[in-house]
Amino acid sequence: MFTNKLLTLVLVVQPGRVLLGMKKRWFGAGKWNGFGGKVQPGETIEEAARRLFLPENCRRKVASQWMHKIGNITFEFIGETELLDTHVFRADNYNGEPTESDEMRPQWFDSDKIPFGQMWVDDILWFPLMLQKKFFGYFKFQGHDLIIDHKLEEVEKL
Ligand SMILES: CNc1cc(N2CCOCC2)nc(N)n1
Repeated sequence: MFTNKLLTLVLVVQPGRVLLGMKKRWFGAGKWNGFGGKVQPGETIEEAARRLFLPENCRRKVASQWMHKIGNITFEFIGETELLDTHVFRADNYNGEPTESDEMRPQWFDSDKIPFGQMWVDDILWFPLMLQKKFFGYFKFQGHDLIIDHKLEEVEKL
């Protein structure tokens, strides 16, 4: 009874700082988040993560192992039959200058000043795991601001 929508989320975590983007429209607008979106038919999850994070002009310059998978979070919203199957990557070697798009306004944040008050309420729960290991998460939302159930576990292998 549930359908699965494949999504990507890329975070750049460097010593002392994390790159986030302010989502300017559509789902999650007004929140800081990693960079990502929908996986298109015919592309792998990794290809989608690269396409959605790297601008066209620097995609070919960047080797594929440049980002690595660190998490998989499934989001369920009560009353909706589509699960958001979100694949989370870290791209720590990113050394570009992030540019604003019509989707996202990028900004670097000190690791100890992540704006969790302006992010999805699940982020404060899994961000700490992201810094250490790999993780599986499941969050059941009532609306967009209330988590009524969740599971979160660190794993050695995804
Ligand atoms: C519901 N809580 C969410 C959703 C989300 N998304 C970004 C990727 O695409 C699917 C939605 N990202 C975070 N951090 N938390």
